[in-house]
Amino acid sequence: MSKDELKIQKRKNEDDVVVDKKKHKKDKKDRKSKKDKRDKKEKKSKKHDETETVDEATEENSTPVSVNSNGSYTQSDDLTNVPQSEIDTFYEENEVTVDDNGSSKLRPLLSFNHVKLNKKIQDEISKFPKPTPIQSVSWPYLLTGRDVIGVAETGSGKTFAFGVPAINNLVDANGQLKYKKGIQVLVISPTRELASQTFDNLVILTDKLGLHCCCVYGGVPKDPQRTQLKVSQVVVATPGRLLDLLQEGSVDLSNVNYLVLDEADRMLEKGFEEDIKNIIRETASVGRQTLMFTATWPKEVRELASTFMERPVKVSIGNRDELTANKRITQIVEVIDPFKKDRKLLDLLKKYHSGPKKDEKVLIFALYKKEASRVERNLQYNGYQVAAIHGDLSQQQRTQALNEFKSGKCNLLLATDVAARGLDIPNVKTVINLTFPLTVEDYVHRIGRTGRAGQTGTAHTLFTEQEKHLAGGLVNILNGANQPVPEELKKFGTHTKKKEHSAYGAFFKNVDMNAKPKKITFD
Ligand SMILES: Nc1ncnc2c1ncn2[C@@H]1O[C@H](COP(=O)(O)OP(=O)(O)OP(=O)(O)O)[C@@H](O)[C@H]1O
Repeated sequence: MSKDELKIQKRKNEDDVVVDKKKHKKDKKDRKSKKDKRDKKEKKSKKHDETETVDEATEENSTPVSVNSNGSYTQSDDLTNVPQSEIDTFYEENEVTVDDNGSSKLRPLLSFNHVKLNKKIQDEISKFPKPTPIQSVSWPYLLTGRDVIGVAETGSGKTFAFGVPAINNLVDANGQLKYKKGIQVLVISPTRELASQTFDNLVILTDKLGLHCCCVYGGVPKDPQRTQLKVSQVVVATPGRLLDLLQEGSVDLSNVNYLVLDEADRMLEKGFEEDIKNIIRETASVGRQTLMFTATWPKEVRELASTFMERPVKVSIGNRDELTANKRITQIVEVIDPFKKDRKLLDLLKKYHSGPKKDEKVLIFALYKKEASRVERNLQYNGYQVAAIHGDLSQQQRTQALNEFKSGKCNLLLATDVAARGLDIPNVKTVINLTFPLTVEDYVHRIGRTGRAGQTGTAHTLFTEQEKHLAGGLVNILNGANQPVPEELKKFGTHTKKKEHSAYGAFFKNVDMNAKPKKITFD
């Protein structure tokens, strides 16, 4: 693009921003009036029910009562008796930050005995030695009924962090369903595979309590899903199929009062944003508890997130304001000529997937499905048995590939970013990034398929000049995890390029939405 063309393109984008500014203002106004209405309604309903009054307790040891109809949390005596020094050590060791929006600070649970959950849930979860830090810190808030943003590294137990309170809140002290009507918990996931995995985790808990959980995603017949939706209290769904079923009137979300956006930053990106708004509109607007969980929480999505939440508590484990990777993963980055990648991949497989390591699980990421298909053929030609997951395959093929990789029937998986987030595959020893992803956030999620639940792992990344605009971000991640930074990578410059906006591309800039639009003249 010539300099002049670039200027015109920039102006065009600024024009778009101006137009969008007006839309944004209108949206903001609509949201505000909706929020005011909601507040009024809420105040009214709170007057009617004294038990739902917020107790603005401010002391760390105080016992708050419920914030909305979901909550019923009382701090146990055991937890009250823990010396403050132990709590402080826990916060420090796990780099915990709690931004509680000016309300009560609740103590983290240092053991499963520090909280009284439904007995059957407690028994199930006690198979683990103790809560992970994100579970320790977020559960008291979630059991109280608060909106929570939970940000913690990949593989740190976020599914049960939002899942255990979700199911526990559904039943009373005797294990009886509190509210009889319809779907009350909705978890939205970006991919079919992740939705299915989350379902597998939650259904263990709902089965124990005699409740129903179902999973709704595309690429498979709708009829069984329609039937399941009629009897389920808990639903895990991908946005596309859920909207489809909403539009045809097969699902009623008006009783949903516990809503989770898993991989929340992904769900709030352009592309998903409209779907998410349309889904949330259908859920209970009064007293709904809204949760956002993720390992990466870029600034770009935070404002939008706040429009769906009421005074959320933000819980971060590790320094999550900066983009950081799981520190138990050894990260190796090699800068290479793009034409040498195929040869290099075969060398890497010799290193990580042959001899004594031939049964170790290796996950290879390509960027596009065409690339994935080509590399799959190339690996097969070279004698490797490889499973593949990408958008060109049928859902049945995708599910089969993932199952074979999980079970160890096939220990080599080639995937696009459809497998980058959330998938919890046991014992993945190595992640190879054959082509670098589009964002550094995706890099953190991809490599997070190894080193899960306290284990270690290796991520080997091939980086080419084509991705040099992401070099600065990658250097920061490597430095943040005390990993070596290759000299060739530094040569690309360490300045961090702003994340590209999905609509305005590299020309995106944060604009003051209240400033008057400038008149743009072309010379
Ligand atoms: N308290 C616990 N102690 C030990 N392991 C746990 C605990 N809770 C959950 N796990 C296990 O940790 C693994 C990772 O959990 P999970 O998939 O929820 O991670 P995540 O934080 O959601 O990761 P990602 O960011 O990649 O989505 C799972 O195998 C899960 O069973």
